[in-house]
Amino acid sequence: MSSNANTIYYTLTDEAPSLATCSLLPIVRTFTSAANIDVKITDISLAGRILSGFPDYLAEEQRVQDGLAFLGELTQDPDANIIKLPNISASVPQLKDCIAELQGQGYALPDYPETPETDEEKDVAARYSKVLGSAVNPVLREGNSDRRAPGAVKQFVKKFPHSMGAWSMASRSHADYMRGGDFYSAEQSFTMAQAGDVRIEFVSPDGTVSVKKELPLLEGEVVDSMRMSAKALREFLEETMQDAKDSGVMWSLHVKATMMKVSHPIVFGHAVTVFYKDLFEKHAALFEELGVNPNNGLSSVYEKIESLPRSKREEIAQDIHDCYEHRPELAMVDSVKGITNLHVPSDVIVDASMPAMIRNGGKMWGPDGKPKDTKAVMPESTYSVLYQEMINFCKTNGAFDPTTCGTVPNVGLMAKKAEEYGSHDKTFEIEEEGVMRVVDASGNVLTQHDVEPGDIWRACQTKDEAIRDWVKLAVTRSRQSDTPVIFWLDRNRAHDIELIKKVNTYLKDHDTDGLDIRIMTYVEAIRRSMERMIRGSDTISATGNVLRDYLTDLFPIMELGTSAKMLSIVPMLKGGGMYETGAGGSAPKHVQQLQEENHLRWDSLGEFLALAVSLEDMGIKQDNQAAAILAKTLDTATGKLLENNKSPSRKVGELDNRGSHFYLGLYWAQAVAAQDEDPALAAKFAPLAEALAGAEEAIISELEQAQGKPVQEEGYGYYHADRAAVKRIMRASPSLNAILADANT
Ligand SMILES: NC(=O)C1=CN([C@@H]2O[C@H](COP(=O)(O)OP(=O)(O)OC[C@H]3O[C@@H](n4cnc5c(N)ncnc54)[C@H](OP(=O)(O)O)[C@@H]3O)[C@@H](O)[C@H]2O)C=CC1
Ligand SMILES: O=C(O)CCC(=O)C(=O)O
Ligand SMILES: [Mg+2]
Repeated sequence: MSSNANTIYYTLTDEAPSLATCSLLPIVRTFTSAANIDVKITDISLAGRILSGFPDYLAEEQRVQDGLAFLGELTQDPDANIIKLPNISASVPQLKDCIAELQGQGYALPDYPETPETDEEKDVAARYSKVLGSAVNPVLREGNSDRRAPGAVKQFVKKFPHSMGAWSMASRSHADYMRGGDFYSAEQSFTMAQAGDVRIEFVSPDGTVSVKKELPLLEGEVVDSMRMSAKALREFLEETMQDAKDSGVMWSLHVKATMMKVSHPIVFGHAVTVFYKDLFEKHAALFEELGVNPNNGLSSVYEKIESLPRSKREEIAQDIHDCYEHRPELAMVDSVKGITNLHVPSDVIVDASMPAMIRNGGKMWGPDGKPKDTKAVMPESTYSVLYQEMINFCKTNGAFDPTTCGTVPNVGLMAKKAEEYGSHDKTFEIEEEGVMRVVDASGNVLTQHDVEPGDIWRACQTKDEAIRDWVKLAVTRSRQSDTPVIFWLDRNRAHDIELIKKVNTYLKDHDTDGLDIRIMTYVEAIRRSMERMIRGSDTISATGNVLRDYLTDLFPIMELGTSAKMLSIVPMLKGGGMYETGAGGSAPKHVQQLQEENHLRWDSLGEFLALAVSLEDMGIKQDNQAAAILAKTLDTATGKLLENNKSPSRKVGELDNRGSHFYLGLYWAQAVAAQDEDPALAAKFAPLAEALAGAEEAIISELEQAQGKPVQEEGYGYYHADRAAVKRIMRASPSLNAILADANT
């Protein structure tokens, strides 16, 4: 047994989840201490990750532990028990904001070097690049993904369905994607027959070979390489803008610049320079001199022109305005503040943005604040086709009905930095014409692509061990839940052809008797899943990493209104467990509402569900009977919370996150007090149950009174908030605090 055996590592992240943690953890610890379980906080927030990367720039007392490195090591311990809340996967503008906030708090961090030249700048850039984008999940997810909607949650939705926007046959919304020149059309893939090294090389027209990267590969590892043509991409973007303008629909771009942190910001940058073509052409020399980077969105123009004289700034603002004259309307992130879809690359993230649009009857918000039909541009066709399929389905069948529809849980391949997760250091924006190729140690060419300047070339790796475990997890889930499983694999896609061979081989390792297991293309798979879903039947989707991400927002948002209500488990390859909370993100909009009206609508259901499985696992692995009881009673409490509709409301003045936590604590204490498996434990919690029930009115009233005014806490930072200030905000009921303090003495 390792020293971690009785510890749950609970992550401190960012934005709404970190606020919620401040209110929830004191309640949780009141319970776990009774089972001798220590709940330890590990800081993996964006600010924490930045600070831990620069100890040499900070005073002794400002230095912080590298929480991510610590947890990364912990994933290799069979006793690992981690509760992972969503964290910010930062775009460059977010990273810069966070650095500025920390500098303002007295941390002498270096500025983010956009074009590093000196050795020192290169070192700083390398350290910041470790924090950029999806930098946490690939490190911690040392296992594949199991995400589903528990029965109690589906029951809740049947009783309290969320609203769904109506779909009309006449809707003009659609997905648009490249018909050639994209990654899909150029993908090549191979499987290593035995372990060995390969090289990624660039060959220039005169035959000079430069090695871009050397990769040591394991036996059975699948390697893909692919190219997106910049020319084809720009032509495609131009066409979509023309088409949207001519047909009078709004234009929107949906990429995942955070998870695909190297390739998608480049795609985003092309969209910015095509949309604002006249602006970028007219001011090319000036923008170059100022260091405007379109990959960071139009916000980069606004940021860099700040140093210019007013007349020049006004001229540029007018030029931006003129661009709108002959372009389609742009979907807005905030129409009141004039923030468009092209402002920063992290505001519209495809996994959440496309489902939100489909749930909303295919509409996004226009510059006038009104919902409108939109052309949803997702250049890479590999995955975009499934959104078009769902849009067509909704046009024909109407919106999904949450009270009758089935569910589509997901088993996703992501362990060992599978697929796009591991692609960042193997993604290149091509500088000159030539050939990109992958060669083995004997010089055999395994894949090759002709490339032109600006093209994006990338390679992905997927380890055999991860694929084998994924197949096992899919079969296990199918058996345990008696649900058919579809492997979403496209027999026309190079990477998937390699995977299909492996799936067929590894399925033979398992007893699949009586199970319904199919392999289908994405379009076939989504159609079958949706047809079954509207008839109330469930279908497991077993998918690769990107589809995992996309589908675990897409289906939950239709079925449950939000992916926050999902149970999300990562059974680690080494035997430990990570329990993620929901499948959604860190909800920046919720923080804005808290700041403006002191109401936090974050739903911690994901945390409740994760904690229950974490405790259940602790009960089994460590033979901790009290933990097992806490797990069961927590499930009972969560069920009751859903039954009584004590989830946070969206409206100020009504129950919010803090009030919802109180009810969880009350119901949990009552459930522990009511069980008879462990009378001593029941007796221990009876007084707490009584005290909480007795103080219900006072606590709810105190929490209600805290709401309604803007939060004006001294030291309240966005990325690096003073924990004492957060505590004053999030623990706003003196009565509840007193009862918890009493229970813990
Ligand atoms: N696992 C992880 O660590 C993940 C991190 N992220 C990161 O989160 C950030 C924001 O991403 P974004 O794409 O805007 O997605 P979010 O999921 O944060 O936000 C989309 C919307 O989903 C709803 N939502 C999400 N979680 C909850 C919850 N617990 N309770 C109630 N509603 C919820 C909210 O809708 P409404 O406004 O209607 O209330 C919210 O505005 C980014 O930095 C992203 O990289 C994203 C996904 C996963
Ligand atoms: O790692 C990220 O950036 C986001 C991950 C995500 O959205 C998910 O796993 O659903
Ligand atoms: Mg996601």
